[in-house]
Amino acid sequence: MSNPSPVAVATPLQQAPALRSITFERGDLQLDTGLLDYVVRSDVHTWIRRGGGMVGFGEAARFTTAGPDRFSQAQAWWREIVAAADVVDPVSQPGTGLASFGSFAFSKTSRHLSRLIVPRIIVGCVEGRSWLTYITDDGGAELSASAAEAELASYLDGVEPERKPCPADRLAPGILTEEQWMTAVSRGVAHIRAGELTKLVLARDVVAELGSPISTAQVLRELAVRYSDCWTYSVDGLIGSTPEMLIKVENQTARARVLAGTLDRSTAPAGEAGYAERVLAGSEKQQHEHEIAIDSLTHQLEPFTRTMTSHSEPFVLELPNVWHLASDVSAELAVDDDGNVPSSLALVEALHPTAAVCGTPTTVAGELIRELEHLERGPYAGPVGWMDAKGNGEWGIALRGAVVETPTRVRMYAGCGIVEASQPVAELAETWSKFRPMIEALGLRTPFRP
Ligand SMILES: C=C(O[C@H]1C=CC=C(C(=O)O)[C@@H]1O)C(=O)O
Repeated sequence: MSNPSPVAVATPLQQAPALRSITFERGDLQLDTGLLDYVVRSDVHTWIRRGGGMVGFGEAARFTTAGPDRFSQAQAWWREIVAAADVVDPVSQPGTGLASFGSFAFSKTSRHLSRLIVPRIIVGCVEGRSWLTYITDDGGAELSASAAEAELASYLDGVEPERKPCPADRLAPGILTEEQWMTAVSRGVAHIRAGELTKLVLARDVVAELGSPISTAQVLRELAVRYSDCWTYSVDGLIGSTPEMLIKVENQTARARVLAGTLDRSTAPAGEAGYAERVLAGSEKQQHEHEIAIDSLTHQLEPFTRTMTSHSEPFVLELPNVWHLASDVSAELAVDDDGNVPSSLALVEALHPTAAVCGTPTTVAGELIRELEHLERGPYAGPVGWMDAKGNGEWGIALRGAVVETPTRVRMYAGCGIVEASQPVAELAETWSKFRPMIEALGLRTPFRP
């Protein structure tokens, strides 16, 4: 498996190979396991929610880049790939035909390589109906259902063994100690009080040092089962299960799920009805944090839309580890003079970074993140997802995840929206609640927090 953090240098546009692809309808998948039956190896690419989504194997083409133009360069490359491709897609629905998985660095100054990867095989599934896409750069390859099934079978051979927790497994501090990170939060609050910005998202890392090699596939399956309402992603060693949808484009409709405002479930009193409503939805501080995030998304999306709707009040989203204040946004995209709507990646470029992962105003928050975090976020909090040849796609924000740096070293990331009323100790505890999905999926225990 290649790791996602090689040193990045902005690359000239890499040559787009001429690809051929064919897509076949397939039978219904197992209702209870869905695509999880295909998550059997570490180098699998995934985008899974409630058993559906897409799983990719192998690599037919790859584009990597870094810097402020990473999104537009990736779009230009994808356009070339699509223009040169010979695509047979009788199924013709979002995700079928030629498609790529992608992950982008959070920051325009990051050395981390953003990437689009076109797999050789994609198994997709929406509402139980599945398809198989076979992609090749071999002009002479036989593009038949049996050749596609044989190619898929070759990837399903040699299932990765499961890993058991071992005594040597441990959690090590990241770049900053807890105390240093809380000092950074206090400094952030001081900048907010001074009126330089209204919201700042500060993140930190912790490292899982494993006594035996990770089974990435096992971790992904655990995340996908436990966090079935989230989107479980895996792209080149970036793994996790995000509850936040930056943008989903399906033909002319765009949707987003904006989150901001968090309440830990592990410290909630047992059986108190209405606790999350009272403590989370009833909190002025959390509502303020959420309002900033939803305003930033709708403001950036609005120029691309004909109509847009969102809840007038956020709802409480319940996940196994936390409750969030959440707002779903739905928009009809504006059609240009040629009859086209913007691609999902064009919208990603316009929307990223939202106030849910950066702050408001964006530029001030971005500078403070660099100054206070001391963290190379890499792909954490960047867009992760997939896109098809028509520009449909789903791009989540890479949260509640980790980078597999080596088979025994996994770096996890978590951040918090800081507003004027934020308290460093509470924010630190919140980061632990956000690390928990990964920590538990790795078979480790979250350190005790008061
Ligand atoms: C930055 C993260 O979460 C964001 C998304 C939802 C709620 C958030 C919050 O309440 O602070 C954060 O804005 C993270 O999980 O690392």
